[in-house]
Amino acid sequence: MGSIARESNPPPHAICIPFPAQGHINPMTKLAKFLHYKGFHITFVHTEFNYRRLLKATGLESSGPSHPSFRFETIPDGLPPSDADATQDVPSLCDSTTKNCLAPFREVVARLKQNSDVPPITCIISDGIMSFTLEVARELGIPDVFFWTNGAAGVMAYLHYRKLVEKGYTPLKDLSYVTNGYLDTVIDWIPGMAGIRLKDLPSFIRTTDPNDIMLNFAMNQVEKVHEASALILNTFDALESEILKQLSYMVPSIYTIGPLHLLESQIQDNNGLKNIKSNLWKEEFECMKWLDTKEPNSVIYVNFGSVTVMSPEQLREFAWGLANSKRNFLWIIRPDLVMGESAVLDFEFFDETKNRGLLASWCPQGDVLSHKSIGGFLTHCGWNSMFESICSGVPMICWPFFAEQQTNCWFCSKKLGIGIETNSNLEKDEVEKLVNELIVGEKGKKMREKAEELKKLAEEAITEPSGSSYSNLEKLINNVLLSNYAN
Ligand SMILES: O=c1ccn([C@@H]2O[C@H](COP(=O)(O)OP(=O)(O)O[C@H]3O[C@H](CO)[C@@H](O)[C@H](O)[C@H]3O)[C@@H](O)[C@H]2O)c(=O)[nH]1
Repeated sequence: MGSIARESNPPPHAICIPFPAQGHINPMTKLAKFLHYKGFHITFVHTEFNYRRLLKATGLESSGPSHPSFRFETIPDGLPPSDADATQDVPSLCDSTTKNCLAPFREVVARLKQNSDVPPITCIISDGIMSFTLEVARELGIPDVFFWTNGAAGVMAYLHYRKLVEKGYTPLKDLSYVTNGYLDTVIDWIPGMAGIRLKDLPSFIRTTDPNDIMLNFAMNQVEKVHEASALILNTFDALESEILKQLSYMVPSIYTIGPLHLLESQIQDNNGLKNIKSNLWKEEFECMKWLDTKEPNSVIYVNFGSVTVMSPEQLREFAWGLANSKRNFLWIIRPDLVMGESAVLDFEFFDETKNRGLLASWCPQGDVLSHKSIGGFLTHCGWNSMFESICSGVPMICWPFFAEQQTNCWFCSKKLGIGIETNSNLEKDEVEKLVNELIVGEKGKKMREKAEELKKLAEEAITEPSGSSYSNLEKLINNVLLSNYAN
């Protein structure tokens, strides 16, 4: 795999701007690194809050990551200043980025235009929920490509939010509708998603407030995709073929380019990007050595991503479910995972699980999931986690928290058959049963075989030159990102 040959200098210049949260920054960074590898000059725009955390997590506080053709810029997120080392409140962030980020983004672009040290800007790659960038792209007369960091199922579901409102499914009449069986209603008119129930749709429909920030934010942002030059998804054709086919009737210019994390690993070492990282917490690598000591497929990996929070009671149910399962487990407990207090577990729990349980606060998840000792993943169903698991051939216990994680859970359990659906109030006996079913049960074995097949398809998708994602990336670069380059 090599750089696209260019006849002229200077190189094309892409501005990449993710939504300021871990699950968005990760895939955008991987894409940016790949484009850099292909010869692009990259300006990567973080919020000030996240950039500070990134430098702290990577130990680069004093120097910053430096690469002459992969540079960082920062903008304020519009929220009150904070030194917290924690995920920001999602509704506040969505509201604030929409209202406050256009002006500072425009200033960054104006500065870049005046800087003779950087090449002229060729294109913008913006998170799909940072659609204010469209205005700047129009002013510059360049393409603005949206990267939605959900799977196709999630995007398809959001694209039907307005219809759900118009048909009166949401807002709910009152909160009893969350528990009275109403959410079991099957919605039979979302293309490619036969059998989906209201409870499988992104969780923001579970509101009684017509002005709910997240309901309106999701509904309004997703429709902006029709104004973008193209839509990028971190998935691959064979995984979501039915939904992607239907999606292509609604959004004509879609480029499926995943799995980006596998593509990133193909980039040769010598392009000097080793300091360009995306983790907002410090990774703890010790767990890899611990995994080396465990039998193949014997460990359940438990991680709830970067946004999920739970009550101390829920934490204890998971803890005792894992302890009572008698299986090996690696459990990542983020410092801000538990609501209102730091995580507290009983002495008896540690006593019961010593030698077979390891706790850490953040790990190199890609490496963990591809370790041969991992037999299953108890996940909150964030798209990155789920996709990384699929691509590593690891079956899942699905405990969705919010957003389109409910849809991902449905897709994984009902469509792919490699996940076990659970309810939100999981108790310890159920956790124990599910862990055993997944790690040593017949069901787990069958799901692992299916997941292995998907892993192979994922690898094929990024194989040069004919893999679907690989060739889509080439097309994306040539037909869209460079469409303004020669002018
Ligand atoms: O110890 C850890 C935990 C997580 N990760 C990485 O962090 C990312 C987490 O992303 P994801 O699994 O998608 O979860 P969230 O952080 O919850 O992601 C948000 O963004 C996703 C992409 O839009 C959505 O699918 C989710 O619903 C939304 O909550 C993944 O790349 C993980 O590999 C690590 O590297 N180490």
